[in-house]
Amino acid sequence: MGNNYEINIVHLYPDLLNLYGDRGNIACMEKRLKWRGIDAKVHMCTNQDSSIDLKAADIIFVGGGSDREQEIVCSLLLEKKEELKAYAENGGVLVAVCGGYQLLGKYYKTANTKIEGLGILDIYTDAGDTRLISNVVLECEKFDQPIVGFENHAGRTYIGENHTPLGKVKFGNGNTGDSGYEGVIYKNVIATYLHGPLLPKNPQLCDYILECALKRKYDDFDGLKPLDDELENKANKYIADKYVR
Ligand SMILES: NC(=O)CC[C@H](N)C(=O)O
Repeated sequence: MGNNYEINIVHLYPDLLNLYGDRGNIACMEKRLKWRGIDAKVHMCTNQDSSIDLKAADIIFVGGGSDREQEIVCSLLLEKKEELKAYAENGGVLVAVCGGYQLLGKYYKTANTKIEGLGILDIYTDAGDTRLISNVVLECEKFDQPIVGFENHAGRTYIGENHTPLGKVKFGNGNTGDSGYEGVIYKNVIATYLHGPLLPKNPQLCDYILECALKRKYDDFDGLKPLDDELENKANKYIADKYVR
């Protein structure tokens, strides 16, 4: 199954935004590539790094966190605002969970302050007076399996008309608690409130993200081969052993 495909995954600020084991999303993407003979290189960009090298990025991931950590990360990412916007506009694959999701918009208003966003998505997040905490089940027409995870956020995220929600809420709260929708897909940006970690729980969504990156990077890429059942079960056990404590 060997091939010379290689995917570079940039994990932004896992030292600050890694709520509820969101780093498990990186392990899942890495493994699901390697199990198909595709090399995955993970570059972690932490608060100690003086600069972020996005040029080689095929997938960028940013996880969730508390308001305080979000403020720190946003001030760091605003230095790269134009480059990140150009990356997303040019079809770069960007996966953002919860706090990371909120930072992609115009602003994130917390109970105490207003954090300027990266302006990558036509969304904004207002502070809620309660936290939206629930298991979540979404219906997404891209997949025949529901998308599942859990949410814990005070922010209420409002999305612009030219953005497609990730899914219709069948159980849980979603973007605002009453819109009936959750998350956003815009070009190859997939943003959601769902922790879990998200991708090990939703292998079809993970493979969709990997295919977006591979198709964008390699003209001759003709799709990911499905994993056999044994490997799919092994994938679930690997994540459970490594990340579910
Ligand atoms: N789970 C998170 O990442 C939380 C995001 C943000 N701090 C909020 O409360 O809405």
